[in-house]
Amino acid sequence: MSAIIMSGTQVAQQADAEFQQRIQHLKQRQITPGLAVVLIGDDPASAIYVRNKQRRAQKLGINYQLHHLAASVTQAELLTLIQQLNQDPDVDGVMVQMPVPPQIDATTVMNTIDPDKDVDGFSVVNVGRLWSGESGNFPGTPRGIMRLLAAYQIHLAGQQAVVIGRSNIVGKPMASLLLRANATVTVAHSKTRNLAAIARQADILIVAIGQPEMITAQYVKPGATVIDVGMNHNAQGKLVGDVQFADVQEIAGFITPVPGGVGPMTITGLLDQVITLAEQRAQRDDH
Ligand SMILES: Nc1nc(=O)c2c([nH]1)NC[C@@H]1CN(c3ccc(C(=O)N[C@@H](CCC(=O)O)C(=O)O)cc3)C=[N+]21
Repeated sequence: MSAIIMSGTQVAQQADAEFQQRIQHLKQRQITPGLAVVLIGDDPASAIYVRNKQRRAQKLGINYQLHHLAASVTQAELLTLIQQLNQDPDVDGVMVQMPVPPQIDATTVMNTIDPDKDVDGFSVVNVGRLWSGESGNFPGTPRGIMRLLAAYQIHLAGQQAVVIGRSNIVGKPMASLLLRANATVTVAHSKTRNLAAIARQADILIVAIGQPEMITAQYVKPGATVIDVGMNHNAQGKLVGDVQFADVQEIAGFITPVPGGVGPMTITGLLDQVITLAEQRAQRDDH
């Protein structure tokens, strides 16, 4: 038996059709969703992600601004730009592409973005909102994964979910959203003992560890849903995930490919968040 492949590419396309309608409604009310992306330096991976975001955003008619700064930019210059974007009424969402160069303190940057424009949901205010069950801006990757799970009608309430990885941008917010959906959530990481045995308990296994093809069939319960957040280049320069796809797809019930799985859904999560912020602006304009 082999797994059903969860196509992020396809689900992202369906989401874009929904987004188009929401944007059309906004434009009837003279509002265009605005997204400002700040890219620092010339990291080639960041350039690819930013280009993908730009292509999708512009196709939907989102007002997309790219602020490409030199790798030598000072923290003060960056904070000044963020404050300008915070004040700009046409900008609904602001994000600074990670990673940032060493002279920049990422935490200060994330907490300088107005929490209600922080589309990435990386600021402490939005992290607090996420874990306390309030509404707010939440990170694109876990949001996109929740949409992908819903599209394939993966049942979450009462199910065992295991998240491998505890980063602030994927593992922790993923655990929180799964918990909010009433899953029973375990967060495992590089120091976890008996990782394979814990992973094998998962009905839903989310892998975000940054280790190329580490997760083999022995980590997976037959029939489980396996979500691969990894993006690594192997020795041959090929893009691979954290999951050994060929092996695991023999045993899993559902599995995401890399590329074409979580990557496009990350952008979907981000665009959904920007459009939601523009809808909130439209509501404020009504009052
Ligand atoms: N402030 C901030 N917010 C982010 O959301 C953020 C970030 N920084 N830094 C880096 C990560 C990574 N990320 C991806 C976006 C798109 C793809 C994507 O489009 N992937 C495609 C193609 C990948 C390729 O061809 O290399 C796919 O998986 O099919 C992947 C990864 C956003 N991130």
